[in-house]
Amino acid sequence: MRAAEEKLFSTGVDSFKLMQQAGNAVAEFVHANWPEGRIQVLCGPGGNGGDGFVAAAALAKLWRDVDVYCLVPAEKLEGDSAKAAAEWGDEIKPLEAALDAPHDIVLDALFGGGLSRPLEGAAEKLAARGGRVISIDVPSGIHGELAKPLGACFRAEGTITFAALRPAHVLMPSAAYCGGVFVADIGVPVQTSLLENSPLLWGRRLPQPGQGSHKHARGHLAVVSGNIISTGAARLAGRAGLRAGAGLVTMLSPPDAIAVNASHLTAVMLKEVADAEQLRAAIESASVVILGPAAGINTSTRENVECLLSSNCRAVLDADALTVFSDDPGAFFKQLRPDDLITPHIGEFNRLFGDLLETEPNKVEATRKAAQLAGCVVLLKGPDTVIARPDGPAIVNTHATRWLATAGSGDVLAGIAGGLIAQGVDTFTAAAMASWLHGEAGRRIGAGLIAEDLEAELPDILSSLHGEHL
Ligand SMILES: NC(=O)C1=CN([C@@H]2O[C@H](COP(=O)(O)OP(=O)(O)OC[C@H]3O[C@@H](n4cnc5c(N)ncnc54)[C@H](OP(=O)(O)O)[C@@H]3O)[C@@H](O)[C@H]2O)[C@@H](O)CC1
Ligand SMILES: Nc1ncnc2c1ncn2[C@@H]1O[C@H](COP(=O)(O)OP(=O)(O)O)[C@@H](O)[C@H]1O
Ligand SMILES: [K+]
Repeated sequence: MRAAEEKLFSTGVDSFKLMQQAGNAVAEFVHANWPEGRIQVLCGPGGNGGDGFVAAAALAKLWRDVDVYCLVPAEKLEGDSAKAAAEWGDEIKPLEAALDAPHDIVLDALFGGGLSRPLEGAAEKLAARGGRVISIDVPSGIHGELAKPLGACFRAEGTITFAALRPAHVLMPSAAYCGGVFVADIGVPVQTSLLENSPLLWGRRLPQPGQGSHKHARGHLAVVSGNIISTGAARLAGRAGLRAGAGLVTMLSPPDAIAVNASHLTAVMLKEVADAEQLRAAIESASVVILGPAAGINTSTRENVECLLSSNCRAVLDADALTVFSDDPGAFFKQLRPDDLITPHIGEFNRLFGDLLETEPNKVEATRKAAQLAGCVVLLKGPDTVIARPDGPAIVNTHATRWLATAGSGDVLAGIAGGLIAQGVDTFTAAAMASWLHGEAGRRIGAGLIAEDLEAELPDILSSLHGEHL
């Protein structure tokens, strides 16, 4: 957002006008969603405070009961913020006075994108006070780019930001402090490459069979099974792939696990595959292959991945298929193609990409960089799942639940993604669809969730999405 603003200012756009638009949008947001109560507006020394003064003036015009406090004396304010304080034109009390003053709602306009150090003094005490807070841009105390609090931090019921979402609004831990986030258009022509996952992004592209369709027209997904004692993960993925709509799913099983798989599979077909050579022949009729869940960290998994990446099938690689390349990620990256998907959790991510999560400012940037390095779509799992394409666009999925933190849940996610890719959905979109569907399934189940439960939620979820978009 900063870059877009700077570009705009250099072409002569009036920055005070932008602040007025921002402050007025804040007043509308507050009045519409918190229509009653006495409002304490806490202003900082910079642009965030400026938005606060404009909002206070606009709220007063709406007959709202408003008290304004500022971290610095009004005469110390400069530039647009000084003009905004003049627009308020009424009493500005010192920030400390807010601590004991009667109020119902707090409008937090202390710091936004310019926070440079932890809150201290009255600001720190106000952050710790709690209560009903609405924040402008980000809750004060959150570092916008690092997407985390620097120390004490306001916890908002709602946050209004401008032009586009930023990582702090969707990544953990900062997202948990933002409450509901509203993005106001203030005329800054932002071409954002960060989106929050929602069916609004892809609902109309969710695949469904036409009236005259048949199973072969709905895509063929293959899943590679682990050995005799590690077959469950691949079955979770395979069944989820069928639920997601793939017309055919074939389990490719090592000889020692054939009997186990055969005794557990019904609609999913089964084929014996002893080595990479046989894998090549077995995946000829498939359009996408899932490889990695409980595959084993051994040379045979590595050979299978290399075989898959030299075939015409798209690859969804998870778990062991990633870990087998820990000693030489570069060799792996050379083989990956833009339409392949890798789905690491943080541990697997670190094994492939080293300290990117520490060196990049936040998880979105780290995942973007990873996608660029790997040359494929990367889905980094967690409470906030980030999906990035090698050319930059990123989607963050916050639609999930902590009950998904259970063994095998990631295998189901890979299965849903594979099932969607098999039906012709592009990999990046399929990854976004899959993480939302997976999150929704988890939310519907909640406490007591085990990975086996997830796929059974999909028919209802998919039906309601199709119903909405028919
Ligand atoms: N640009 C535009 O036109 C638009 C911008 N918009 C709005 O402007 C906001 C960005 O404004 P901004 O850049 O002035 O930063 P902001 O967060 O207000 O504060 C920086 C000031 O705080 C100070 N400071 C920092 N940390 C501190 C601490 N812990 N304790 C004490 N002081 C501390 C810091 O001092 P310094 O670090 O320099 O010592 C500096 O003086 C943005 O979030 C949005 O709300 C909208 O109106 C849309 C149009
Ligand atoms: N606290 C959490 N909140 C929301 N989703 C979570 C949380 N913890 C894990 N998940 C999700 O659960 C899945 C776990 O996947 P993974 O770690 O690969 O498990 P497994 O390897 O056992 O299948 C991922 O999709 C992840 O995003
Ligand atoms: K703020």
